[in-house]
Amino acid sequence: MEKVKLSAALFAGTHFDRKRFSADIARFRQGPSAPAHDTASAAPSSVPSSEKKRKRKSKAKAKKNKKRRAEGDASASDVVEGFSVFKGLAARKVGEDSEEVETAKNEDLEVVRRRKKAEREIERAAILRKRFGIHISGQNVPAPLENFEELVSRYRCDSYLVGNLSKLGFQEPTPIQRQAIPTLLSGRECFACAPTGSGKTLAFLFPILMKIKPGSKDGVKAVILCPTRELAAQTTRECKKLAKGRKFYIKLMTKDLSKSGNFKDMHCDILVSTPLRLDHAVQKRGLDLSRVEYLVLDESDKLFELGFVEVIDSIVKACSNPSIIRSLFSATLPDSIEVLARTIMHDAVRVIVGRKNSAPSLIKQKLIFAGTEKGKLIALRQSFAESLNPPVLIFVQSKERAKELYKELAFDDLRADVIHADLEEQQRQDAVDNLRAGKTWVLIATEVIARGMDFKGVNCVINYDFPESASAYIHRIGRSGRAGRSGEAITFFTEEDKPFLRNIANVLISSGCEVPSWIKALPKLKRKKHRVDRDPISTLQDED
Ligand SMILES: Nc1ncnc2c1ncn2[C@@H]1O[C@H](COP(=O)(O)OP(=O)(O)OP(=O)(O)O)[C@@H](O)[C@H]1O
Repeated sequence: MEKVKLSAALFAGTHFDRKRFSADIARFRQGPSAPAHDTASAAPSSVPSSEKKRKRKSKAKAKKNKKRRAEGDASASDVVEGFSVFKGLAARKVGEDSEEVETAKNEDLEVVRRRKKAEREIERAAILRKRFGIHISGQNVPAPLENFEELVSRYRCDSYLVGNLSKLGFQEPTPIQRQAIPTLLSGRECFACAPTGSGKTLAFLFPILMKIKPGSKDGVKAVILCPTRELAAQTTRECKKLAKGRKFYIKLMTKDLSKSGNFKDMHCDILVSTPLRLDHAVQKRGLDLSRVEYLVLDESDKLFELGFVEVIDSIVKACSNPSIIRSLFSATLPDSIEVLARTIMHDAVRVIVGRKNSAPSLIKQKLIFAGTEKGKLIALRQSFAESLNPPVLIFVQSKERAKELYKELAFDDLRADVIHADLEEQQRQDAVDNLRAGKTWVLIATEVIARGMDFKGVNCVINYDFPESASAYIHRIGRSGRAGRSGEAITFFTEEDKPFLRNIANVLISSGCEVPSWIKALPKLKRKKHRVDRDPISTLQDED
């Protein structure tokens, strides 16, 4: 019993398999040999003499003691033996335990190692984001790219695609590309807001080219929506350049295609379109968008403006693939539009580069008071006389005013051209191409080319007519100062424009440009849009 208690004490807290060691237990329970009978009680009954009796008695006692000692020794050795059995068991048990402890330790180490690695990656991502002014919100946002090579190592990108980047002279990803590309590649939907000219086009085209299979014959796999035809044409061209080396079917939705295309037989992987043309093709020509895997709304805030929103809604519904990945890109993202857009997005990551709704700091912005409409024309001629650094873009608020100003400048031998919505598609494209080719020095334009158009070399943008909103201002002046180049933006204002100056001045201030203190002191306007009825542009009548 004593020994069982000992074993209990020895193995307290450990499990002892009684079944497995039953033989050992039985042996242990048997204990020492049965106690010897009392030799004294077996003494002969005859009565010896007293001396003899005493001697016999002491001899028996000694014998008894010897026997007792022997019994005691036997019992002690049995305890030792029993103990050694348990010691063996304990040793075996401890051996198993230490193996388990070792395994547990290794597992723990692995967990710790993984946790430390994840922490290092989070830290690295945070450092990169801070360095490049990237702000994100959303759960489990993938780390930004350190370089384009990571597209191969992290995402197994085909080398032809990365090769095309270097052929195009793109050595490093821009901040929006660093964060938006991994986000889309991880299958996440995305709102992206980054300054004009910061490479948003590549940020949405690249994941599409990486993820969809070229040469698909079972329907459109990616749709890119742009607010204007010129931008759709430009995006198609950029997409083709980037896809060089693979047989992707990349199509621009032209007027003819939209009106009379045979979409059942059309091979198309990537379709670039304006909303109305695409919706027409879907509703009237049976274009099937149910297999679209990527839907991009470029210049998304413009696409969500009144007039487009219902068409966008209809296109979003037609792109019915449940695993579609939608993304929204723009240089401006008003909160109201973001709220509206979120209704169609699922678990979207929000990526903002720099300050939301701001202009690139490389553009030198100036506000010039021209007093009246006539004053503007004088100021324009004066600035051309002082220094004309072509190519120059001049924005006006309507096609009528574009025509009027063109008439004025045509006399000035400035190699001027004009672009507005009344021109034929080909005339519009020619106007853009001539500016790019350097054949035109000055292009007078309405809002049709204010968004997204990439004229790398535009040195100066002149807002002849005050822009109708801060967003319009940001997009117009963003035609210069692209891809890291510097640029200049001059904005004329008249008495009528003064109340709205403050909104534009805020953009100048946030880009670090000087603003006179009296403009800063103007009251804030709740109204976001400003459109003035202006006198016609003409000095000719005065001179007659
Ligand atoms: N990684 C890069 N390195 C150098 N240049 C680049 C890179 N990515 C894009 N570019 C170039 O930068 C210019 C501007 O790119 P893009 O037109 O995509 O700008 P954006 O951000 O869409 O501007 P916007 O808001 O006006 O539409 C283009 O000429 C493009 O070729």
